[in-house]
Formats: sequence, C-alpha cells, structure tokens
Amino acid sequence: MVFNGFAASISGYFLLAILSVFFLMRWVLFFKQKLKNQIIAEWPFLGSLPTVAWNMNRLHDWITEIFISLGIKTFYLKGLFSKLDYVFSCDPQNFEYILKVNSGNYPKGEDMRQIFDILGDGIFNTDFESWATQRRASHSAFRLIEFRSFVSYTVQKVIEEKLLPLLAHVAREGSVIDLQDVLLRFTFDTIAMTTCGKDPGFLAKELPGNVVAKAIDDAQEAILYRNFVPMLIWKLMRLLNVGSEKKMAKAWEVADNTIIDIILQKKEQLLNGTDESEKINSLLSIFIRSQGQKNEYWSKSRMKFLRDLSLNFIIAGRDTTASGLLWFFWLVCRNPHVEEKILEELKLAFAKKKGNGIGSNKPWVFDSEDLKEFVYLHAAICESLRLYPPVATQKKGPIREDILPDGTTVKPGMQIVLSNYALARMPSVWGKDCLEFKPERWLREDGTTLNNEMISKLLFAFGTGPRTCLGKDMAFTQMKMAAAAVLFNYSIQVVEGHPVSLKRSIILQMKDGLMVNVKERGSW
Ligand code: HEM
Repeated sequence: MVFNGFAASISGYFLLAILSVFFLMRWVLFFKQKLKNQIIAEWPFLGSLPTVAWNMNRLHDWITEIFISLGIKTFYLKGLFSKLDYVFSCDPQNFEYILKVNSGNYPKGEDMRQIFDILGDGIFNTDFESWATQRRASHSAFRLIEFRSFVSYTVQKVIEEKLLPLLAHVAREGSVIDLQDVLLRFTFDTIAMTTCGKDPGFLAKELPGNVVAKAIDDAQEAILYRNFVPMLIWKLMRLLNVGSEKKMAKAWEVADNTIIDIILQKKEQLLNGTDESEKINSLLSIFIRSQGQKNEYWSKSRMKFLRDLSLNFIIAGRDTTASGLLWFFWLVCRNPHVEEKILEELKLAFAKKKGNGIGSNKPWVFDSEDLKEFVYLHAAICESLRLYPPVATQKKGPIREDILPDGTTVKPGMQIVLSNYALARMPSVWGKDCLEFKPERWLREDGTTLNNEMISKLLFAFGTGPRTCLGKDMAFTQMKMAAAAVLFNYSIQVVEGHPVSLKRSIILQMKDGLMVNVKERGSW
C-alpha cells in the first residue's frame, strides 16, 4: 500500500514535470515566434521593451529594417506600462526641424544630464544660459587663428612622428595590426594635445596601456548601460558600487586627478613665469590666459569649469574622429576604384610640390594648405560619414507638445531618437543605390567641386543648428590629413575573412576591431 502510494505520487510529479516542460517549451516558442514575426512586437505592461532587448545587439540595423519594411520614416515605440515613450525618425525634415528650426523645444534635458554626469557642467551636457555662455567662448577660441594653426601643427606632427613610423614598423615586420586600436590611439594623442597641451604618448610602437584612455572606455560603457536600463537600477548599482557603476566611479577619479594635475601644473607655470603656453595654443591654455594670471582667479569653481571643459572636448573628439576614419578606411579598402581616384588627387598635389622643388622624400605628409585641394577626398569622407555616422543616433526630449513636419505628434516625457544610420539607408532619400559608397553624391555635376548646399542639407553626421558640432573643421582637418598621409604612403588591406560588425557602443565602432596588413607604396 505504502509502495503504491509512493509510486502514485512519483508518477504524479513526473507527469507534472512533463506538463511543465511542455508548457514552458510552448511558451518559449510562442514568444520566439512573436519576436520573429512581428518586427515591433508589444507585450502587456512591458510595451516593446522585450523586443528592444532582443534586438539590442543589432539595434541600428533593426531600426532600419522597421523603417524599410513598414515603408515609413517615423514610428512610435511603447515603453513600460505600454506608454508611448519613444519616437524613432529618419526623416530629414524632422532632423532639420528638431535640431535647427525649433531646437529651443528640444534641449538635452535632465535625463541626459544625469546619464552623462561625468561631464559635469561642460558644454556637451548643459542647456540654456550655461550652454550658450560656453558655446560663445569655445566658438571664439575655435575661430582663433592661433588655435587653428596649433591644431594643424599638432595633427601633422603626430602623423609624421608617430602614426607613419608605427605603420612603417608594421610593414617592415610583415605583421598585422588592429586599425581601430591604432586610430583610437592617434585621436587620443591629438585631442589630448590640442585640448590640454599634453602628449599622452599612447600612439607608440609598443602600443602601451593608458589609464586615461581606459577610464574613457569604462565611462562610455557605463553611459551606454545607463541609456538602456531604468535610472533607478543604475542609481542603485552606483550606491552599491557594483558592475559598470564601479568602473564609472574609478574612471571619474582618474579623469579628475589627471586633468586637475595638468591644470595645476599650468597654474604653477603661470604664477612662476615659466609658462610655455605662448607657444602652446591648446584650448586650455587659451582659456587660462584669457582669465588673467592672478592667484585669486583660481577659485574652486573656476578649476571645475576648466576640468569640465577639458573632459568634454576630449570625450567629444576622440572616439568620433577615430570612428569616422575607421569606416572610411574600410570602405576605401572595399572600393578600389574610389582609392584610385583619391590617389590621383594626392599624386597631383605631390607633383605640384615636387615641381616647386618642395617635396620628394617619403613618407610624405601633406600640410593644411594642401587639404583645400582634396575635393574628392573630402567627398569620400562625407560619404563614409553618411553611411557610418560615428554618432549613429541623437536623442532629444520635447519640453512642449509639438507636431513634427511629417505630422507626428510628440509630447513632453517622450524620447525622440533621430537615426542617422537609418537615414543613410533610405532609398526614398538617396535613391536605389543608397547602400553604395559613392563619393560622387557630394560633388556638383562638374565632378570637381563640392556640393555644399547638399552637404548642409543632408549631412547630419555633425548635427545641425545651434548645437552643431564645434569640432567639425578640426575633425575634417584631422581626417583628411591622416587619410591622405596613410593612403599616399601605404597600401592598407583588410585581413581576409576578418568579420566586420557593429559593436554595442555609443559611438559606431567595430566589434572585432579591424585587422589589416600594411604595405609600403613604391615611389610615385
Ligand atoms: C568625425 C568626428 C565628429 C563627429 C561625427 C561629431 C559629431 C557631433 C554631433 C552629432 C554633435 C551634436 C550632438 C548633439 O546634438 O547632442 C557634436 C557636438 C559636439 N562636438 Fe562633435 N563630432 C566630431 C568631432 C569632434 C571634435 C574633434 C570635437 C572637438 C575637439 C568635437 C566637439 C564637439 C562639441 C564641443 C560638441 C557640443 C556642441 C554643443 O552642444 O554646443 N566634435 N559632435
């Protein structure tokens, strides 16, 4: 009897277990099917958040697929409690309207300020009066001839003394190198020098580690995470000092210590009369000189202002420019006919120099004056920024209800995501060949001059309107100078079979880097 009862209960449990597994499998299959079949599947209470999470690793491509499969350029997405929380758009009219025409209604907002809190009260992270004052001051500094010359001088020096020697070393060794890593080192050294006047020495043959570069990577990882989890969760993680928030705290400490150290050194030099900043026209030196030299000018709030200024520019300028160059090189490698045309332009400029008895030695580095002649190269860079915009999406939140040019209603509390990446992939904007790398798109019909109207109307890689990128000219100088020097002196080839896909990051990067072979070109 006892045995029979025991057997019955065992078989009962067994049956229950089989039934549970059966229902669990059905449930999993049902959810998988729902996620697969419906491009924006919605769930009770959770809205579309599970679908977003499911597609997180391919977010930009997923958003693009939605636009294309639904044949629209704007759609809503539901967040928690099925509230209409998000508006995604790739309509150029909406870009122009939100970023320029009615930009006053679309500030960065408190959420973004908290997510990017490491940037303090810097230009990138503030709105209204605080932003306007910094914008005016930074804009004046960027227009100074001294600063512009210092940027060109620094970029040329880093290319000549570090970037090309590193590539020469790789070519001689016949080894392969990760171009993404090299470019991040290149832009870190140049942005640190132009912003703070200090060379971190990150781009050296030995490929050394660097605590500040690591701190910036860690901070960006935490910022990415903060963008996708509810604020309550990451704030709790910060309180407990765990995960990405632990790394963020450390990154913050490193950034503070390093930058404050540099500012204090400058203060010492200024007060002791040993200042070299007359020769070094970095952004920091320009700001420090403009504030006067007396001790009382060095208040705590002024130190914080200088710290925020430096960090904002370093973060704004490093990964963006490296990403712009990386995708450019990759696209050029895949399109030899474009490379050929760029080389023609470079050879012509080089021949002119030679004719004037100026240059014949290799490796040859073009200077800032030469860059003006590189129209096709400029168009090729615009085209790679179109297809792979380093800032792939821009997020904005309206403060008042508004109707966008395409008729979409937006309300306070909503997040508007403008997808630059999807915009490039819209046949209705660019034509059927939208996926092709065609620098000619940005040239007038004569094929020799840039179509500047089109650039200002459709190239949103740097944003537009009052918050348009302050470093745009600087980025072009850097990208054109580096691209010309590398392509003229070396042939870059992507290692066969190297996988290229998007990394989950704020700035468009490659998940596995970009392994390349480098070969020296013969003399022209
Ligand atoms: C290819 C390189 C670059 C790209 C694609 C790029 C893109 C952008 C974009 C899209 C914005 C607007 C962000 C928004 O509306 O929230 C922006 C803002 C900004 N960028 Fe860049 N950027 C690049 C390089 C640089 C460089 C080299 C610097 C300076 C050293 C720089 C400094 C800034 C600053 C200070 C802002 C904030 C402007 C403001 O809010 O008024 N950027 N950038």
